[in-house]
Amino acid sequence: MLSIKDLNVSVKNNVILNRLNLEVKLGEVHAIMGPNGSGKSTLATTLAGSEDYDVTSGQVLFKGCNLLELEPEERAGKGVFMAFQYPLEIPGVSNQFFLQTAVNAVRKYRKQSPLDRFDFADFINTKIALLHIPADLLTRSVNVGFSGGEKKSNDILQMVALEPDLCILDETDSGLDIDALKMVTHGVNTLQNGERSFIIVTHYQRILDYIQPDYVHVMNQGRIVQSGDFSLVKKIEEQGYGWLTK
Ligand SMILES: Nc1ncnc2c1ncn2[C@@H]1O[C@H](COP(=O)(O)OP(=O)(O)OP(=O)(O)O)[C@@H](O)[C@H]1O
Repeated sequence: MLSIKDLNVSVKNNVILNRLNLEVKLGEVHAIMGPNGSGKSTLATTLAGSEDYDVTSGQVLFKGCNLLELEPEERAGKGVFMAFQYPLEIPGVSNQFFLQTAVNAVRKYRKQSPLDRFDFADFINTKIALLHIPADLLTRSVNVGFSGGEKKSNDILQMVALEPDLCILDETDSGLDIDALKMVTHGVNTLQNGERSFIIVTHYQRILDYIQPDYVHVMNQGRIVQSGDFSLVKKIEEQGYGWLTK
């Protein structure tokens, strides 16, 4: 599904990702941990197609395609989704309109007919009910005035509505109370059907208590320095990163 080989990424000539390698197969959940500044968000946003980062060398194949050649919207159309560490506010654009536009853009890539206003309302209301999200978030401008937890919930609503093949969550669990965390993880788990894959960037074990990772990776200085199973999370919680970053 996703194959990253020797990926080098720079910002303003500073090397951030340094020969990073990662293989994610269909249906797998990969957790990515690592100290602050190790490059986790850079990896996530590079996969999503941010123009802030220069890919200087390496290869990223997604479902057999060269992902690096695609524009961000083409990546989304192909099934890549990223939930942001800091979800953006879009004043003046209603959340429902934004979601409908996003869903119909992806449906177009999938050669499905667009949902009209009424069909979309039915569709999104089933997702809202599934996630137990307050319906009034739909009528407000995208993320404007939303609490931190509501912004993250809104990202998960987008993800559940778009039904992507590769879901990348960049510290979606940060700043969530326990009920919001359960909502987020419930949203992720409703999408788990063996047909899509997940990359979960996190600092904490608690999200991984609800979403069982198949693999846990630790990044340091722009590359993966250790991979393992859930026991690696426990070791990090107990011992920190010092033993991996010396
Ligand atoms: N747009 C940018 N301009 C300049 N430097 C950047 C930019 N984006 C990332 N960096 C630098 O790249 C390094 C990695 O940042 P990144 O946000 O990927 O780390 P992270 O592992 O996600 O950190 P954290 O756990 O604190 O969120 C940092 O030193 C950061 O300052």
